[in-house]
Amino acid sequence: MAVLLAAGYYILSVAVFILLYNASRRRQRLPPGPKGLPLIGNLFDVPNDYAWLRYKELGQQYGSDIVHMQALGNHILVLNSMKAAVEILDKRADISSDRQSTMMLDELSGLGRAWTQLGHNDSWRIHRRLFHQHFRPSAISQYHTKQTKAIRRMLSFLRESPAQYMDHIRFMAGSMILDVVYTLDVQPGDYRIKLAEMVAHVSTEVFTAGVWMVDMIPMLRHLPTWFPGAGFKIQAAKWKTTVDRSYDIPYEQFKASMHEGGGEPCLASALLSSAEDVEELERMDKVYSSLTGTAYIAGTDTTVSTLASFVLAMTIFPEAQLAAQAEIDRVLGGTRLPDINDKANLPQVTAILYETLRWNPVLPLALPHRTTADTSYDGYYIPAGTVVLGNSWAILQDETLFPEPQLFKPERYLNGDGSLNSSAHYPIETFGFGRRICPGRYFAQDAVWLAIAHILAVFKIERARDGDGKEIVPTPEFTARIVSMPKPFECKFKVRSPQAESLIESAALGG
Ligand code: HEM
Repeated sequence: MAVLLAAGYYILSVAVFILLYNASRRRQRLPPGPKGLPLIGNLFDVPNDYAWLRYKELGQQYGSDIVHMQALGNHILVLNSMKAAVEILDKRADISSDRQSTMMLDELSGLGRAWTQLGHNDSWRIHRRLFHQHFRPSAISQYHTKQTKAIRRMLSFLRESPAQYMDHIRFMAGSMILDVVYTLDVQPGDYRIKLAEMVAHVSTEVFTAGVWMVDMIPMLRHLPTWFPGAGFKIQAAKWKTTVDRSYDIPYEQFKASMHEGGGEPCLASALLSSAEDVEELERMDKVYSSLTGTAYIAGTDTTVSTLASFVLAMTIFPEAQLAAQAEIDRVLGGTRLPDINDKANLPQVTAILYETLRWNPVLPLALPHRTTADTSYDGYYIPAGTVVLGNSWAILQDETLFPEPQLFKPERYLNGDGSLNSSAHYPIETFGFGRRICPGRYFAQDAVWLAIAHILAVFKIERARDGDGKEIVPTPEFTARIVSMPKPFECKFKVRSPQAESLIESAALGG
């Protein structure tokens, strides 16, 4: 009886605390948003699927470019305009660059090994600084040879089995990063590629489940695995094993090869050889393994999804493809494959890259930031601890910035004479915001540019035909959760000419 009374008293105190807390907050003018229920707030209003669309609608409904919700005492703020994103995430980056830590994501599933999850603290600064040293604009030219090699190998795969184009793009992106990070020359089906794909699957599973009970009541992590309802612990332990293997196996293999006198130039060798002595090496081991493993995890799916959007756009909007191919033929004369030095002479390809980044941002809500101090915007109060979502999708679909935003129009980025229009708004929001903006973006842009230029130089991407021979125009449909990938669609990769055929042949022979 005494236990029951104590429990009742405890629940009552928590309820009173939350009510008082909510009442005190109500006195502050919070940004507009749906009215929540007592105690749980907007728990049932927080959208899971296509959240970026719903948040834009809510903004329109409340006539505001920012939308606020509160779930179980946690504040969530969505920024639907470039103005709000610049104001809060760029100009006030000193207080809006933290991350929200959660039990399932950061601890139980092992995904917290990615330094993307670190709070805005000294450990994050060390990771970011080291990563930047190897991926800043002046450093990435060292990767062009490896990027080009992976892309040229993909051309033969695309010619041999065009219907499996997504597998080839996926293998290209994965093998490119494994080569850049650990100098691994992998073949399709390599278990290290598989491991990384499994980690992408783990992230999807963790996010697709929505809110985990253990994130609301962290004490649940102490439940024994046999306890009813503790099945999440068994699942999380399996995920953690996969995540740990994906970080540890290639990294430990690389370290072993270095001891044996190998260890060719790559990110891992640059990091490991920068340590001054054995002590520093030991101290920095976790940092190096997070930097190498995270490069793989953060860089593969994002590149794959961007290229899938490019293929989808080429299938739906053939004019953009024709214009770029005319330019490529004029510059290369059909006698060689493109390389990164052709960039300045191929503005149409660059415009297709920009429009791809804009048309379907891979992470439509970037990654959540978190505020570390109270602030305000347009007279609205934003408390410390608010999770801030920059709605990249809403910004890049803003018709005042990009007329007819749902159409794929590379000419937005071009002048009348075909040169790049430097005053057009570059879709930087695809790479996120403020201090947390993607540090792999220069590398990623060159990889995607090279892939687009190569594919368009030798292939025509055509629409598939139905049983009556009529062209099938795919509907642009994208997956609904954190990484927005085009849903499977049909298209055809046709080699453009006999010259293109021999360019693919000679690329396969390393030419
Ligand atoms: C087209 C490809 C890519 C896109 C669209 C993309 C997009 C993003 C976005 C939206 C964020 C979150 C930014 C924020 O929190 O505001 C991010 C973070 C990050 N990206 Fe990328 N990314 C791409 C490729 C890459 C590549 C190739 C790498 C590594 C080589 C990489 C490494 C990272 C890392 C380490 C972070 C975390 C930064 C931090 O938390 O400080 N990304 N990326």
